[in-house]
Amino acid sequence: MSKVRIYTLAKDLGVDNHRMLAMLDDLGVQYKSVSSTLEEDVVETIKGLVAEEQASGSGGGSDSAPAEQQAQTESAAPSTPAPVAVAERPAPGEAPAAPGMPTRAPVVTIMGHVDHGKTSLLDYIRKTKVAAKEAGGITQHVGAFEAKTSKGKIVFIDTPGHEAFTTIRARGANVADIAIIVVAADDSIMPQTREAVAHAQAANIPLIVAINKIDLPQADVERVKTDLTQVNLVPEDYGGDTVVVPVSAKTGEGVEDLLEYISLTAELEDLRADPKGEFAGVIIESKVDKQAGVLATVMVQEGTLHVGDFLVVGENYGKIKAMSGSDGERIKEAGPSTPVQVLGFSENPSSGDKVASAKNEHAAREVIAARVDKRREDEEQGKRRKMTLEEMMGPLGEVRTVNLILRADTQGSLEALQGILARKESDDVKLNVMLAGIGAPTEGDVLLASTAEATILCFSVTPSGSVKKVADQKNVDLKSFRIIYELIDEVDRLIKGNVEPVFEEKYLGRAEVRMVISHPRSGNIAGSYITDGSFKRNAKAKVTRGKQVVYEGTVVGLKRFKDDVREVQQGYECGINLDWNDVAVGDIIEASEMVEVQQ
Ligand SMILES: Nc1nc2c(ncn2[C@@H]2O[C@H](COP(=O)(O)OP(=O)(O)OP(=O)(O)O)[C@@H](O)[C@H]2O)c(=O)[nH]1
Repeated sequence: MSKVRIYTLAKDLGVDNHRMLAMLDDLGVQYKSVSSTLEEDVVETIKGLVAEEQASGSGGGSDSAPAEQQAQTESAAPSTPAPVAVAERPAPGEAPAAPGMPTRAPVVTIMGHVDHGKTSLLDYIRKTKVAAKEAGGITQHVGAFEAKTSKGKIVFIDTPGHEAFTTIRARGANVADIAIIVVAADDSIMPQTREAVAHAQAANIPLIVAINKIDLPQADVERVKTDLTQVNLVPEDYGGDTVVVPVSAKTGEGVEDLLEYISLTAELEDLRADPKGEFAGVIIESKVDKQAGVLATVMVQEGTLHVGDFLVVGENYGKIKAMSGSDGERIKEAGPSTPVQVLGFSENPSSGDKVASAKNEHAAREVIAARVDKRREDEEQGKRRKMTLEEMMGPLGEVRTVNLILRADTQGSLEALQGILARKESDDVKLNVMLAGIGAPTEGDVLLASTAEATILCFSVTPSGSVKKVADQKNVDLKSFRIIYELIDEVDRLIKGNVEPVFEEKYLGRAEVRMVISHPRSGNIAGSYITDGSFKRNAKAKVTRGKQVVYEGTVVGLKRFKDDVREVQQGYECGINLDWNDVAVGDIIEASEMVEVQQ
């Protein structure tokens, strides 16, 4: 008998996957995930245990989540009273699921390198898994669609790519539960594959790798699996815990397996939401239709949405005049994990905006008034308040993580940088390189940095003007370096506590102007005698005439006889060239420099 996968055994025995994993834990069997394989003797032991349980009539039977999920999502949402107030709830996944709450369908996003087949895969699933529309229904792009599989409903976000995904996250909403990373079997890991993996990891959601285009003669699935280890994704058959599914978006091969793995992952994630709870949702996308007005796609995350409900988004509200499912059919209500197109907003909301509901117009206006007050108060406080040390450094005694995104011109420089950074970690500070990519930083990097409070450090690559602008708008630190040690100094500063370096002025020396020499190119040079300390080129200079300071500037040049020098000590004569032409005999020049204060 060959080895058996855990979920296959669970299915054959009619046992829930969670229950199966608990049994394996009790037996002390090691496994990576529900798709790990089991030895024959373990399979026999489990079969014996299940038979005993069934004979004694104790639990362990199937309480199949997908069936429950199907029931919950396919039947019309339960009739609930209209939501009574607005409360900003944590997004699903942020709060622990209450036991007994119904399961909900997973929301999946597809990311990967350009042309690796994200859109084709979505198209294939849409074509084969979206139930035929009723007469009159119009299929249209609304930003998400529901696929019906033998394991229950799966919701796909229809706009592929990590930028779309992180744009939503950057607004504080988590909408996807699982990420599919598409890698073309003929191309393997590419720059945007790395980015996509970094984005999924930053969101802390499980990812499944779909190796696409396996129908091509040049497809090399094994090479992709080996290359995945470069991004720290070790496939299960290489001893890791990354689920990898070979597929073809062209022939459909493997797509059924992919859907099955999505359902399995969802089951293990134990995704739950209360259709009777307070409504919470997120805007997936919105557009203005010339005739209908604003059409917004809302993903219901908690509670149930009804036609006639008042919705509040940011500082705007609207009343739902009509609602349709992702297949274009008119619906009256929608429960958790349902994407719905809503007509009734007066302003165009943005992707990622959180949506709440209110029982009537008056309540909606009150909520908005409270939000406006809160925003003003925050703005005021932001102006007044200075960060405490604890806010900058994190609670004392805890390991602090410094999130970094590295961008460099070559793989060699990236590796050199990572090597140096690895040696900088200490017991108190962990350096987390979320993404190390070749080439200039992208807007996607800035979004990722803004959601993860990361600093983007560039070595020998220059960000474009538009990327710099987005970084400014989002308050993301984006710094470029040409000298590796300057970049390392910046990392040292971040390790010390994310504080900007503090400089203080240090006195260097004093000189007396004894003659003024006119120079054809440099202008008037102060022939001086250093009475105290020393003078350095590029030092700050303060010129005093009598009791009055007549000029403050820089020592742009220093000469001893005809030679340019860097420094002149006390007791010597020299020519001091200032960035000022009006120096006079008798003036006293004081030199100083800015030095970084060690904090
Ligand atoms: N042979 C083969 N071709 C595929 C497969 N999947 C996608 N393609 C082709 O690969 C090309 C790119 O596919 P897309 O689906 O547009 O790729 P994408 O990742 O969505 O690309 P962007 O949207 O540009 O990022 C198209 O010409 C597809 O027809 C596949 O499984 N097999």
